Amino acid sequence: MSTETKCNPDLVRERAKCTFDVNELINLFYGSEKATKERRHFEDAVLAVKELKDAIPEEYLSHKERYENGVRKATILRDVYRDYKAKHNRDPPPNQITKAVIKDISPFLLHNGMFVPTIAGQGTPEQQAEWLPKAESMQIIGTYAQTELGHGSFIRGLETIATYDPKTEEFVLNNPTLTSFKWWPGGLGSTVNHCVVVAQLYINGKSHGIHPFIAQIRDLDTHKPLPGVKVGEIGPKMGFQTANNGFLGFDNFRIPRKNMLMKNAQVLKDGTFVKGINEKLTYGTMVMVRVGIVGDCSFYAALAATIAVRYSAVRHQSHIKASEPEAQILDYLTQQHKLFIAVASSHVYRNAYLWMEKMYTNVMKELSQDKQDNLPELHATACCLKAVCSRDAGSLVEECRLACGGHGYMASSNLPLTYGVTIAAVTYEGERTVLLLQTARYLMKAWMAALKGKVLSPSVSYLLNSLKESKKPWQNTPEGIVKGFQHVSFGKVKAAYETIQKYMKQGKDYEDAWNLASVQLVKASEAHSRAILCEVSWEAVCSSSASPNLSRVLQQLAQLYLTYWTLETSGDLLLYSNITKDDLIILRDKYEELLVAIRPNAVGLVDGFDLRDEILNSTLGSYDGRVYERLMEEALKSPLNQETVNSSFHKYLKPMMEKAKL
Ligand SMILES: CCCCC/C=C\C/C=C\C/C=C\C/C=C\C/C=C\C=C\C(=O)SCCNC(=O)CCNC(=O)[C@H](O)C(C)(C)COP(=O)(O)OP(=O)(O)OC[C@H]1O[C@@H](n2cnc3c(N)ncnc32)[C@H](O)[C@@H]1OP(=O)(O)O
Ligand SMILES: Cc1cc2nc3c(=O)[nH]c(=O)nc-3n(C[C@H](O)[C@H](O)[C@H](O)COP(=O)(O)OP(=O)(O)OC[C@H]3O[C@@H](n4cnc5c(N)ncnc54)[C@H](O)[C@@H]3O)c2cc1C
Repeated sequence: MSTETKCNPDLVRERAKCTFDVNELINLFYGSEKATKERRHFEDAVLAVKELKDAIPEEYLSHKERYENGVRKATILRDVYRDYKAKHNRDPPPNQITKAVIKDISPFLLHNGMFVPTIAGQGTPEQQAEWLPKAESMQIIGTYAQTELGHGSFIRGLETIATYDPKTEEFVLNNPTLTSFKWWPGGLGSTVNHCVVVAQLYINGKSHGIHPFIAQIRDLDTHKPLPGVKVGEIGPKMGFQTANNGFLGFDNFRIPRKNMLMKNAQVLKDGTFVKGINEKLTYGTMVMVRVGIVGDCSFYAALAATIAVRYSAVRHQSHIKASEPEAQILDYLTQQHKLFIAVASSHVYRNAYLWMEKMYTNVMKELSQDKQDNLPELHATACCLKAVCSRDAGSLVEECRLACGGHGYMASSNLPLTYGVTIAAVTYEGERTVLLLQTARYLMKAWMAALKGKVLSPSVSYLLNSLKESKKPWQNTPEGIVKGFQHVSFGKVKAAYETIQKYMKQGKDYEDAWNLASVQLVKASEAHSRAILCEVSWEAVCSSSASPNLSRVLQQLAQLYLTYWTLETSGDLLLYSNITKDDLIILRDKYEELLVAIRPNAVGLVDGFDLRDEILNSTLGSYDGRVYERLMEEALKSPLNQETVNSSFHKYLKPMMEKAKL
């Protein structure tokens, strides 16, 4: 109540207009009332720690200071996590409070996000028993060192070498060329003392492919690189400034045999290599993180949308009607077109993430019983959804930033940093095109199976249906639109397949034909992703337990997503489905109606993401809408405003002006 009274009056009015219960939305989005309570409780505990508050905005710190401050806060945050676990006997609930603390990316991201999961997923029970307790309690700090200067996408081409020496029962790690140096791993620069190193295994001169090894690279007391280790930081980037990405090279660096993570493949004492049941299981951590990235995309879209929608409710500029006061910019339909798709997409990604999480958990369970049948589907789906959601989320964040006009360009809006972080996911954990081509391999196989009338996995079974059924008349309903996207994917998969066949008939071998068809293959994967996103999100909304008031708004959002993409890809739909020009005109009108229908609930919808001011970290997006006051308060923190006259006046400006008089 007290917050409401201090609020910008536009936001108060917006909240009064909302037609659904915001708390119900929050609980639905995060799973339950209990989940909301626990998450908020944990966030409160973190924010109560005074030492986690920054004295001045991070942007004013040097690269080095920023990193050091990041490490300082990451260690305090780590204590809060540990204390919570000790008190409650469980991990803290899923939350985004790291964003409020570190602002950019934690130097421990790779420790928690990939080092620990790789030991858990790739280690034998003995290896897990040895490394996990130390890693989970932070007695050791690690990263995932796979990418090299010369190779990131094509990991079979990695050049780091692990040669087995049966005499000493050790592996000898070497980076024989500049291009073989590890390059990018987060935390490697100055933070970690261990890493999972992905290297080519050689035994008796024979290559056995790439495998993960644990290497201690720094002394635990002095933190100095161990002899034979060359390690450092790679320098400033577009974002990820506090992630502490680094480089690493080994020179005859020895690690014991037991340091090869051997859940999948083993090297016995005498140097016998025992192949795993599927060498691609070595790539398991990447699959898990790709699933997680879809969830991250939901968060970043929600964050940007919250900032831009609240700002647009507070900001007034120009007139819709000359006789009326200056309009809230949120009342311009063009603004709604820019912003509501970000709100809708956040829900779509969230539902897609929950759906993928289930698929992931099922496949992991099956793998533990040596069943691999559904691994290709998981890999293909995680690849394309990660690729499409990350690119779309990046574009949505940028659109939100642009929608805030000049103030969106201020660092204090937090939109530039958010864009840098979001867009990085297009590249890390598998570059977008490369991942879409992985999905395309799967789609081509599915297509060939469909042609033979075989049963297909659930996510591609629509290919078979589309092949069997003759195209039905277009229906301007959500279900009809979902079908339409499936027809587009069907059409593109078929066209890409036929293009490969065409080139092969012209005498090209399969690989060249593949390359010549690869633009189409990528588009087929994108269309497949869109079909999944539309189907999964529409089904989630239809089966949700929301009250009628909330359900109506969630259906509007899901329909907005479907209609937006129908209009964006109308050319494809005209080519591959039975949609007509008249249907498109009806949908264009429907889209505009949806924007108008969502408008009164816009602020309620972003309040429903429940991102507190500390997480938003934005002058434009805070709950109370004190936009102009905050912009001025933040500007006054500039070091240049801490003095009336800067020394550069006496050093440079005055002499220049005086010279000019002569
Ligand atoms: C419940 C789960 C969710 C929980 C979430 C929890 C945590 C995560 C949360 C949030 C995430 C956020 C942050 C996490 C932390 C870190 C992110 C920040 C930093 C980033 C780190 C990195 O970037 S690490 C490095 C990542 N690198 C890559 O991704 C490299 C990309 N390249 C590849 O993956 C491969 O080289 C390749 C797939 C492109 C090609 O591989 P290759 O061996 O050459 O394959 P082939 O072409 O010979 O064969 C392909 C066949 O192999 C099958 N296949 C390939 N990969 C897999 C796989 N992973 N699983 C199963 N099968 C695979 C493929 O299908 C082909 O099969 P066919 O031959 O039958 O067609
Ligand atoms: C912020 C950030 C954090 C990272 N953190 C880590 C980390 O912690 N650990 C780690 O090991 N790595 C990390 N990486 C590295 C990351 O995983 C790789 O950069 C990524 O996998 C892409 O590989 P690449 O850089 O080799 O791109 P490249 O493969 O060189 O891509 C360049 C271009 O070539 C194209 N291309 C490449 N291969 C093909 C192909 N087969 N067909 C068609 N086109 C192709 C791509 O589409 C792209 O357009 C990080 C990267 C970033 C940006």
